[in-house]
Amino acid sequence: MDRSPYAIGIAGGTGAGKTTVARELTESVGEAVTMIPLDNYYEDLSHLDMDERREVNYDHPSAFEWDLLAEQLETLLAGEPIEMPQYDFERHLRKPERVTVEPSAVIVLEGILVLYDERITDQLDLKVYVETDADVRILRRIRRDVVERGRDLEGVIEQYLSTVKPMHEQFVEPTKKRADIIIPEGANRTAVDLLQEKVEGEIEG
Ligand SMILES: Nc1ncnc2c1ncn2[C@@H]1O[C@H](COP(=O)(O)OP(=O)(O)O)[C@@H](O)[C@H]1O
Ligand SMILES: Nc1ccn([C@@H]2O[C@H](COP(=O)(O)O)[C@@H](O)[C@H]2O)c(=O)n1
Repeated sequence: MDRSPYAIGIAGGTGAGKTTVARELTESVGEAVTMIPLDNYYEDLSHLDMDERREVNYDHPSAFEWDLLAEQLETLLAGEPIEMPQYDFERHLRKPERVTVEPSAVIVLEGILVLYDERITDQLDLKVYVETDADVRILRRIRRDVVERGRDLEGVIEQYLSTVKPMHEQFVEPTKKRADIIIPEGANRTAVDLLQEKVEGEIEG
């Protein structure tokens, strides 16, 4: 690789549409873009049993292994491959296997607190915050968590009120001021088109 990859961070509340924006970007530009979900860097909690893991606050910054993420992002930006951890939402567990991620022209890091830690933000070339109203986000989250993450309605509501909402207000939303671009309502066609143009420009050099 001739030059360092271009690193984009996409932050925002749960259900805001971060993954959707990141996926639309990566699908349009193909193999030149690598997606890194922050969720894969949840701390390894295999020493806790399932009941204990259910009680963890997954929206507090301390839930993530920032050292590993900062180190692996630096490695990718230096043009070296990484062994990225994988996450199992149904069991609240880091999976035993890792996947090899090769460096590419553009790296997209996506997750609720991607603009929280300076060791990460210092490495990002473009910082994006996806802003979507809380009522829309919780409705999207209920559907997604029940269909894709093995949760029930009562559990999603309880978790939202006890940790997700207060942590969003305390830690996630304040990171918006660090963003270069704020995208309203997630997969906003015009905003995604503009991001695609930017990414294609970076790939072509
Ligand atoms: N602009 C949108 N309009 C309608 N539904 C959307 C939009 N963006 C995302 N969704 C849906 O909302 C849910 C959560 O989106 P996702 O991108 O996973 O959010 P996040 O990664 O921010 O938690 C998904 O089921 C997705 O299909
Ligand atoms: N075991 C876990 C780990 C995380 N969560 C929730 O995931 C949300 C972040 O993912 P998004 O795709 O929604 O950005 C976060 O709000 C955590 O509450 C979980 O429920 N269980």
